[in-house]
Amino acid sequence: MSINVSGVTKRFGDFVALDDVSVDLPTGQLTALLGPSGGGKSTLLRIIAGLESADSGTVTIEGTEATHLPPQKRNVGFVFQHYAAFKHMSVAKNVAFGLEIRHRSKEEVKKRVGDLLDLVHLSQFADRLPSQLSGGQRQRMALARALAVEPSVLLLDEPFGALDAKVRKELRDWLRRLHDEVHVTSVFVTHDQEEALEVADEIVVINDGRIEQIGAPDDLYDSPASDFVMTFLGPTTRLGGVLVRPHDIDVLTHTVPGAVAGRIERQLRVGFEVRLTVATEDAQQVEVTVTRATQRQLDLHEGVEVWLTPTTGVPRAEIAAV
Ligand SMILES: Nc1ncnc2c1ncn2[C@@H]1O[C@H](COP(=O)(O)OP(=O)(O)OP(=O)(O)O)[C@@H](O)[C@H]1O
Repeated sequence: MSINVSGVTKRFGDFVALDDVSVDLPTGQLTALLGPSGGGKSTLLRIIAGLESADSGTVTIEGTEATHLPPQKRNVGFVFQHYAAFKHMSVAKNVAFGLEIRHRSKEEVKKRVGDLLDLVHLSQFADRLPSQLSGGQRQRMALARALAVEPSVLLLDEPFGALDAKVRKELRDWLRRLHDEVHVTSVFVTHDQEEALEVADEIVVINDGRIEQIGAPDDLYDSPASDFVMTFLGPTTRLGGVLVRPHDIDVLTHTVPGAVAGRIERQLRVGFEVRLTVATEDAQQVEVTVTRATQRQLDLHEGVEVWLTPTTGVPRAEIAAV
């Protein structure tokens, strides 16, 4: 195990930010810490980094007991949402910084910086100042700088959080590819479930200072351990007594045993899908997502009577009676 966190508790005054958290992160893996705002993701990352100390519990990095080691002795690289670059230094100098303060030879620094700038596709910007880069390019520079000193662990706190949706998406793909190339054990914090599902090998879902579930993206999506995980990983809707995903509902134009009858109240086309709001006989509004092909085939539109059943074998959670 590259990173082992065992029984970590962290309080800020009376507030418990992390409550007896234990997690093992294998070497070479890209792990997402995912959860809602205030759940404790950054606190856990900062404890792994040594930027915050735990009240109890231990952190081991690559077999070394690191609980009381300062950040600079942990051999970790960081990338934050707002990257503090040296403004007066070129991109190449920024990347070289960590190597130069470690007194590496000029040739070694030159070669390594060249390789890293190639890796993050910034070679043509080596002589620019950070202010002359776009937000996405600046985060790539931050990654190159963090990787320069060959950390055993790379920690990223919402690295793409400040960027617009399109650039975020590009950088996600890029981070995944970069990780496939360099295989450094990486942990990144995100509150964006799509980002976690798309990029991570494994996701740790954190809420209210506790781990809700740990698993591969598909496992979490297909077999959520709780209503919380199910709801957090994607939209859900209430159909009869169960919680299901809107695209996991079969829409029929005739009744079958167990189906819930309703009438389409509203339909909204969003790109390739059609979102239906169905008012059911038990006075619920059920959100259903169908493809345009299904909509056309069944001639679904406002006012049409339909019958709904959860698709066989899809994740669902029973809703407790109140
Ligand atoms: N230095 C601090 N002093 C007091 N409370 C803190 C401190 N740092 C964090 N907290 C509290 O601990 C809780 C967890 O914070 P943390 O930053 O870990 O959450 P998060 O899951 O990363 O959320 P976000 O996505 O909003 O960054 C929050 O309620 C926060 O207000």
